[in-house]
Amino acid sequence: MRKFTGDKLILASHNAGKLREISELLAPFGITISSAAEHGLEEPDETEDTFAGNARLKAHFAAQATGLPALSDDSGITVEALDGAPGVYTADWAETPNGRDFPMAMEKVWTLLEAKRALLPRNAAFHCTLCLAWPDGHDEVFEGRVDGQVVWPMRGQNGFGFDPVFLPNGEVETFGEMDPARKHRMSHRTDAFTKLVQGCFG
Ligand SMILES: O=P(O)(O)OP(=O)(O)OP(=O)(O)OC[C@H]1O[C@@H](n2cnc3c(O)ncnc32)[C@H](O)[C@@H]1O
Ligand SMILES: [Mg+2]
Repeated sequence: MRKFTGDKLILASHNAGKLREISELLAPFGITISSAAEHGLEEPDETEDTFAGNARLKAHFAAQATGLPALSDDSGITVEALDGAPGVYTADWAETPNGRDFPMAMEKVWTLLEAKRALLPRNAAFHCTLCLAWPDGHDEVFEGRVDGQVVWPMRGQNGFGFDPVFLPNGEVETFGEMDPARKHRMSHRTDAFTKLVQGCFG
Protein backbone atom coordinates (compact mmCIF):
# COMPACT_ATOMS: atom_id res chain seq x y z
CA MET A 1 0.00 0.00 0.00
CA ARG A 2 1.45 3.36 -1.00
CA LYS A 3 1.60 6.14 1.60
CA PHE A 4 0.57 9.69 0.82
CA THR A 5 3.65 11.81 1.56
CA GLY A 6 2.90 15.06 -0.27
CA ASP A 7 1.27 18.20 1.05
CA LYS A 8 -1.13 18.95 -1.83
CA LEU A 9 -4.21 17.00 -2.86
CA ILE A 10 -6.88 17.57 -5.50
CA LEU A 11 -10.43 16.65 -4.56
CA ALA A 12 -11.73 15.17 -7.81
CA SER A 13 -15.42 15.92 -7.27
CA HIS A 14 -17.88 18.55 -8.46
CA ASN A 15 -20.40 17.82 -5.69
CA ALA A 16 -20.48 20.64 -3.09
CA GLY A 17 -21.86 18.33 -0.36
CA LYS A 18 -19.06 15.80 -0.83
CA LEU A 19 -16.41 18.53 -1.00
CA ARG A 20 -17.65 19.93 2.32
CA GLU A 21 -17.64 16.52 4.02
CA ILE A 22 -14.28 15.37 2.63
CA SER A 23 -12.65 18.71 3.50
CA GLU A 24 -13.85 18.28 7.10
CA LEU A 25 -12.50 14.73 7.24
CA LEU A 26 -9.12 15.87 5.84
CA ALA A 27 -8.82 18.94 8.08
CA PRO A 28 -6.65 17.28 10.79
CA PHE A 29 -3.98 16.27 8.25
CA GLY A 30 -2.65 19.72 7.32
CA ILE A 31 -2.86 19.04 3.59
CA THR A 32 -3.53 21.87 1.12
CA ILE A 33 -6.61 20.80 -0.80
CA SER A 34 -8.18 22.22 -3.91
CA SER A 35 -11.17 21.08 -5.93
CA ALA A 36 -11.35 19.91 -9.54
CA ALA A 37 -13.39 23.02 -10.37
CA GLU A 38 -10.65 25.31 -8.98
CA HIS A 39 -8.31 23.66 -11.51
CA GLY A 40 -10.82 24.23 -14.30
CA LEU A 41 -11.34 20.49 -14.80
CA GLU A 42 -14.36 19.10 -16.62
CA GLU A 43 -16.46 16.32 -15.12
CA PRO A 44 -15.34 13.13 -16.86
CA ASP A 45 -18.08 10.81 -18.17
CA GLU A 46 -18.76 8.10 -15.58
CA THR A 47 -18.80 5.19 -17.98
CA GLU A 48 -18.06 2.32 -15.56
CA ASP A 49 -20.76 0.19 -13.91
CA THR A 50 -19.15 -0.10 -10.47
CA PHE A 51 -18.43 2.48 -7.76
CA ALA A 52 -14.75 1.50 -7.84
CA GLY A 53 -14.58 1.82 -11.62
CA ASN A 54 -16.01 5.32 -11.63
CA ALA A 55 -13.96 6.39 -8.60
CA ARG A 56 -10.76 5.30 -10.36
CA LEU A 57 -11.79 7.03 -13.58
CA LYS A 58 -12.42 10.35 -11.78
CA ALA A 59 -9.25 10.27 -9.65
CA HIS A 60 -6.94 9.34 -12.55
CA PHE A 61 -8.50 12.01 -14.77
CA ALA A 62 -7.71 14.71 -12.18
CA ALA A 63 -4.23 13.37 -11.33
CA GLN A 64 -3.25 13.24 -15.00
CA ALA A 65 -4.62 16.71 -15.70
CA THR A 66 -2.94 18.43 -12.74
CA GLY A 67 0.19 16.36 -12.06
CA LEU A 68 -0.88 16.14 -8.40
CA PRO A 69 -2.35 13.27 -6.35
CA ALA A 70 -6.16 13.28 -6.52
CA LEU A 71 -8.87 11.88 -4.29
CA SER A 72 -12.25 10.98 -5.79
CA ASP A 73 -15.50 9.73 -4.28
CA ASP A 74 -18.05 7.61 -6.11
CA SER A 75 -21.13 6.91 -4.07
CA GLY A 76 -24.82 6.15 -4.11
CA ILE A 77 -27.72 4.41 -2.43
CA THR A 78 -28.76 0.80 -3.04
CA VAL A 79 -32.32 -0.25 -2.19
CA GLU A 80 -32.80 -3.94 -1.46
CA ALA A 81 -36.37 -4.26 -2.82
CA LEU A 82 -35.27 -2.51 -6.04
CA ASP A 83 -32.53 -5.10 -6.61
CA GLY A 84 -29.86 -2.56 -5.64
CA ALA A 85 -31.11 0.36 -7.75
CA PRO A 86 -30.35 3.20 -8.16
CA GLY A 87 -26.83 2.22 -6.97
CA VAL A 88 -24.10 3.43 -9.30
CA TYR A 89 -26.78 5.43 -11.14
CA THR A 90 -28.00 7.42 -8.11
CA ALA A 91 -27.00 10.79 -9.60
CA ASP A 92 -28.42 9.81 -13.01
CA TRP A 93 -31.87 9.22 -11.48
CA ALA A 94 -31.93 12.90 -10.52
CA GLU A 95 -31.01 14.25 -13.97
CA THR A 96 -33.48 16.55 -15.75
CA PRO A 97 -33.00 18.90 -18.72
CA ASN A 98 -32.58 21.70 -16.13
CA GLY A 99 -30.06 19.97 -13.87
CA ARG A 100 -30.40 17.51 -11.00
CA ASP A 101 -33.64 17.23 -9.05
CA PHE A 102 -33.12 15.04 -5.97
CA PRO A 103 -36.64 15.39 -4.53
CA MET A 104 -37.89 14.00 -7.86
CA ALA A 105 -35.40 11.11 -7.69
CA MET A 106 -36.33 10.29 -4.09
CA GLU A 107 -40.02 10.32 -5.00
CA LYS A 108 -39.29 7.95 -7.88
CA VAL A 109 -37.64 5.49 -5.48
CA TRP A 110 -40.59 5.66 -3.07
CA THR A 111 -43.15 5.32 -5.89
CA LEU A 112 -41.41 2.18 -7.18
CA LEU A 113 -41.36 0.70 -3.67
CA GLU A 114 -45.08 1.44 -3.25
CA ALA A 115 -45.88 -0.07 -6.64
CA LYS A 116 -44.07 -3.25 -5.59
CA ARG A 117 -45.76 -3.22 -2.17
CA ALA A 118 -42.30 -3.73 -0.75
CA LEU A 119 -42.26 -4.93 2.85
CA LEU A 120 -41.23 -2.57 5.64
CA PRO A 121 -38.55 -1.70 6.56
CA ARG A 122 -37.36 -0.79 3.10
CA ASN A 123 -33.74 -1.73 3.61
CA ALA A 124 -31.10 0.34 1.88
CA ALA A 125 -27.43 1.19 2.15
CA PHE A 126 -25.30 4.17 1.25
CA HIS A 127 -21.99 3.21 -0.38
CA CYS A 128 -18.88 5.30 -0.81
CA THR A 129 -15.75 4.34 -2.72
CA LEU A 130 -12.74 6.61 -2.37
CA CYS A 131 -9.85 6.44 -4.83
CA LEU A 132 -6.50 8.10 -4.23
CA ALA A 133 -4.58 8.25 -7.51
CA TRP A 134 -1.07 9.52 -8.19
CA PRO A 135 0.12 11.13 -11.45
CA ASP A 136 2.31 8.08 -12.19
CA GLY A 137 -0.84 5.94 -12.52
CA HIS A 138 -0.76 4.18 -9.13
CA ASP A 139 -3.96 4.14 -7.06
CA GLU A 140 -5.47 2.85 -3.84
CA VAL A 141 -9.22 2.19 -3.44
CA PHE A 142 -11.31 2.03 -0.24
CA GLU A 143 -14.98 1.11 0.17
CA GLY A 144 -17.39 2.13 2.89
CA ARG A 145 -21.08 1.62 3.63
CA VAL A 146 -23.80 2.38 6.13
CA ASP A 147 -27.00 0.35 6.44
CA GLY A 148 -30.46 1.70 7.05
CA GLN A 149 -33.84 2.11 5.40
CA VAL A 150 -35.62 4.42 2.99
CA VAL A 151 -38.41 6.37 4.72
CA TRP A 152 -41.15 8.63 3.42
CA PRO A 153 -41.85 11.57 3.44
CA MET A 154 -38.52 13.35 3.11
CA ARG A 155 -37.24 14.70 6.41
CA GLY A 156 -34.68 17.46 7.08
CA GLN A 157 -32.71 20.15 5.31
CA ASN A 158 -29.16 19.06 6.23
CA GLY A 159 -26.79 17.11 4.06
CA PHE A 160 -27.41 16.64 0.33
CA GLY A 161 -28.67 14.21 -2.30
CA PHE A 162 -30.71 11.34 -0.82
CA ASP A 163 -30.08 12.28 2.83
CA PRO A 164 -33.73 13.27 3.62
CA VAL A 165 -35.05 9.73 2.99
CA PHE A 166 -32.22 7.70 4.58
CA LEU A 167 -32.69 6.54 8.15
CA PRO A 168 -29.57 4.73 9.41
CA ASN A 169 -30.14 1.63 11.56
CA GLY A 170 -30.58 2.44 15.24
CA GLU A 171 -31.19 6.17 14.63
CA VAL A 172 -34.34 8.29 14.94
CA GLU A 173 -33.24 11.09 12.59
CA THR A 174 -32.61 10.83 8.86
CA PHE A 175 -29.24 12.01 7.51
CA GLY A 176 -31.19 15.08 6.37
CA GLU A 177 -32.26 15.89 9.96
CA MET A 178 -29.05 14.93 11.69
CA ASP A 179 -26.41 17.33 12.83
CA PRO A 180 -23.54 17.01 10.29
CA ALA A 181 -21.15 15.91 13.06
CA ARG A 182 -23.44 12.97 13.85
CA LYS A 183 -23.65 11.93 10.18
CA HIS A 184 -19.83 11.99 10.18
CA ARG A 185 -19.74 9.49 13.02
CA MET A 186 -21.48 6.77 11.02
CA SER A 187 -21.52 7.64 7.33
CA HIS A 188 -20.40 5.51 4.37
CA ARG A 189 -17.93 8.31 3.55
CA THR A 190 -16.40 8.20 7.03
CA ASP A 191 -16.19 4.39 6.84
CA ALA A 192 -14.22 4.58 3.59
CA PHE A 193 -12.18 7.53 4.87
CA THR A 194 -11.12 5.64 8.01
CA LYS A 195 -9.75 2.87 5.76
CA LEU A 196 -7.97 5.44 3.56
CA VAL A 197 -6.32 6.97 6.63
CA GLN A 198 -5.21 3.57 7.91
CA GLY A 199 -3.88 2.58 4.50
CA CYS A 200 -2.29 5.76 3.15
CA PHE A 201 -1.90 8.27 5.99
CA GLY A 202 -0.78 5.91 8.77
O1 LIG B 1 -19.04 12.57 -9.37
P1 LIG B 1 -18.84 13.74 -8.46
O2 LIG B 1 -18.37 14.97 -9.16
O3 LIG B 1 -17.99 13.41 -7.27
O4 LIG B 1 -20.28 14.14 -7.82
P2 LIG B 1 -21.67 13.40 -8.07
O5 LIG B 1 -22.71 14.15 -7.32
O6 LIG B 1 -21.89 13.21 -9.55
O7 LIG B 1 -21.45 12.03 -7.36
P3 LIG B 1 -21.63 10.53 -7.89
O8 LIG B 1 -21.38 10.46 -9.34
O9 LIG B 1 -20.77 9.68 -6.99
O10 LIG B 1 -23.16 10.25 -7.60
C1 LIG B 1 -23.55 9.84 -6.33
C2 LIG B 1 -24.86 10.45 -5.91
O11 LIG B 1 -25.28 9.74 -4.72
C3 LIG B 1 -25.77 10.61 -3.75
N1 LIG B 1 -25.01 10.53 -2.51
C4 LIG B 1 -23.74 10.13 -2.34
N2 LIG B 1 -23.35 10.29 -1.06
C5 LIG B 1 -24.40 10.80 -0.42
C6 LIG B 1 -24.62 11.22 0.90
O12 LIG B 1 -23.67 11.18 1.83
N3 LIG B 1 -25.83 11.69 1.21
C7 LIG B 1 -26.81 11.77 0.28
N4 LIG B 1 -26.67 11.44 -0.99
C8 LIG B 1 -25.47 10.95 -1.34
C9 LIG B 1 -25.55 12.02 -4.25
O13 LIG B 1 -26.77 12.61 -4.52
C10 LIG B 1 -24.67 11.90 -5.48
O14 LIG B 1 -25.06 12.81 -6.48
MG1 LIG C 1 -20.70 12.02 -10.65
